[in-house]
Amino acid sequence: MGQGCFSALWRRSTHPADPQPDKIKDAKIIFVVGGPGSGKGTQCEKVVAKYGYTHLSSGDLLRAEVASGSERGKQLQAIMQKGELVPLDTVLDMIKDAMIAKADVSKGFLIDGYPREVKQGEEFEKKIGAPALLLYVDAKSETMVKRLMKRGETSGRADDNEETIKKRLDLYYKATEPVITFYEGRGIVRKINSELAVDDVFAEVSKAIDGLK
Ligand SMILES: Nc1ccn([C@@H]2O[C@H](COP(=O)(O)OP(=O)(O)OP(=O)(O)O)[C@@H](O)[C@H]2O)c(=O)n1
Ligand SMILES: Nc1nc2c(ncn2[C@@H]2O[C@H](COP(=O)(O)OP(=O)(O)O)[C@@H](O)[C@H]2O)c(=O)[nH]1
Ligand SMILES: [Mg+2]
Repeated sequence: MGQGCFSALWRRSTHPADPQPDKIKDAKIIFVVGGPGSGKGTQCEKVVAKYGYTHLSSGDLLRAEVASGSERGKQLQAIMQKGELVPLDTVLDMIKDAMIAKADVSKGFLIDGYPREVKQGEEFEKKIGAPALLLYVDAKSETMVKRLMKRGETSGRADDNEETIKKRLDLYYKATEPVITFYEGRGIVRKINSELAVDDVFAEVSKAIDGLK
């Protein structure tokens, strides 16, 4: 028995009132991976409207914690403002709690902006389950920078500025692209050309999701 199984049993026996992760064991999971500003959030919204999936953006979950003004939120804000990755367990616990909360009503989950590094994917699979599909939302770095600078005019996001964008891109190429290679080995990656108009990108996304059944 692996350590993950043991800790699940341990949780069950010591915290009987906890919501159980069993509820999400058989859920359909889609990882949505791509650089900052590639259009992940835009496409996820359209998937929610068409397919009734639940959209969980790891960045949005973290920003909600920051907005709450909690002590933990303040620590997260400092990390995110620098374009660095927050500790793995923090993000994973947030995603897991959000999945459990929606398990009864969800047709499936879009996990947007996660995993950011191979280790995050491995831990997700240990604690939650395996993805059925990885949507790789691909745009050129010039395109991403342009979109983020534009988004920064209205987003109010502390990390949508030139200096942090550069750091986020560097980290994406260094830490996140290997995630795509990792899952390519399993044959679940669908590469989506996100240089097109939003609806044309969505046509590609739809094809990938329709191919799941
Ligand atoms: N799994 C994750 C997701 C997000 N973050 C932190 O949250 C910030 C913002 O995340 P996100 O909204 O996903 O940002 P990007 O993908 O860079 O941008 P976008 O909203 O454009 O997708 C990241 O830079 C990082 O500091 C993290 O550490 N780990
Ligand atoms: N032209 C064009 N712009 C897009 C497309 N997708 C997203 N955008 C814009 O690019 C910016 C970043 O998109 P967002 O969905 O927030 O990307 P994310 O960072 O990957 O979640 C937003 O301002 C979008 O309006 C697309 O397919 N084409
Ligand atoms: Mg986003």
